[in-house]
Amino acid sequence: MTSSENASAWPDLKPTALLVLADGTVIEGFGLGAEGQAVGEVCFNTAMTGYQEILTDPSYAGQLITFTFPHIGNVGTNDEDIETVNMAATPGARGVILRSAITSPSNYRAARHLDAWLRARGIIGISGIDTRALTALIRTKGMPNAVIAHAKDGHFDLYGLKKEAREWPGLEGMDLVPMVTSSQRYTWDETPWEWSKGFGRQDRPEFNVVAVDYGIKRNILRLLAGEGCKITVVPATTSAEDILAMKPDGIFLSNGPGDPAETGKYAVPMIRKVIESGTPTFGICLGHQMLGLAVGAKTKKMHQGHHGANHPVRNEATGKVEITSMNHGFAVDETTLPEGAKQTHVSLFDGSNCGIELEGRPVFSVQYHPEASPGPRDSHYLFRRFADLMRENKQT
Ligand SMILES: NC(=O)CC[C@H](N)C(=O)O
Repeated sequence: MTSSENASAWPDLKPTALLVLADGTVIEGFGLGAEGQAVGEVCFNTAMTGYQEILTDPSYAGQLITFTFPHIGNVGTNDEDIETVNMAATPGARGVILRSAITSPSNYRAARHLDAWLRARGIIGISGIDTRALTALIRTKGMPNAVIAHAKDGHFDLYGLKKEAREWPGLEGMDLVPMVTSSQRYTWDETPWEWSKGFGRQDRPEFNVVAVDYGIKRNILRLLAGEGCKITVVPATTSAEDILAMKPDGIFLSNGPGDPAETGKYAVPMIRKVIESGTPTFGICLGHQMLGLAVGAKTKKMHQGHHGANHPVRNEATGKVEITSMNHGFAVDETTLPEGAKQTHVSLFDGSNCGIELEGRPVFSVQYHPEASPGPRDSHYLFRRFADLMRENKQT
């Protein structure tokens, strides 16, 4: 892929944005969203819907997303499809890379054009990119570090941009949780959205759950509330002693950005004590990876990662294939799972680990995002399973 190939499709238009890869490749395009520059790891996401949820998922901090689906922005944006809890302050993806310019939004829920919404959130975007070629490059070479620069006047410091892309240290070894975790405790009782009713409230909670916030998403909290939980969300560095002193019926370990081995330095000692206490525990994504580390397994960086809404995962207990939403660039190395940590789910794309359960303990986790998985709410059984474990544990 060369910049001339790309620019040749629009010979009369001056490029207003650049995508500069760490190997020095420069790809010209047209800026959208905020002006300025953003550095991060480029991953491709294959989801056909949900761009607003994806862009506001705190797990994407430190990443630039290229969507393989060409129609991004066509349903606009609204205030309901945001996943960060602190809507204004918490970063999600740093940048977005699109094939086509954003068309006028056409949807009854559209409140704002995606371009204006990106600008308001400080997200830098580039369109006019051959996203198929970029995806093919990621599939062969892995996820590159890169800078997206957007300047309306078309002036760029190419030397500086190449240097920044080359020198960015990369996600491996990076703890990004401090950027996204809540600094304070708060409670949550909003339940999932229902047709003609909107969001509800959990006013008769059966369980008290402590959710550790490594970059938690609203829809996870809603599904927990929908299963009868009153949730207290606590900052990522909260100690096991403080958590257990709250006498929770269950503990939830959230998704989040960055390298699990790095965040695990403070999270893993806490998770070990929580497991020892016998309290039912459920982890998603980063929470799953750190649970793996806590039982002695290792995590590894993936070549191209899994990012999309159509990832097939086999449930080892039933043999059924679940279609799941995923966004991860690290994985638990299944060959390092110790005895007593059973592999419950496996990716059908590459055989990587997608779920574990601890034998004899009410503890389980999954690599994918059940709250965002498509289809007839396939993966929501995991939230019910957590509720069942808490109910059983309360009775004994
Ligand atoms: N969605 C997540 O929680 C991502 C976990 C981790 N940051 C990864 O990229 O693998």
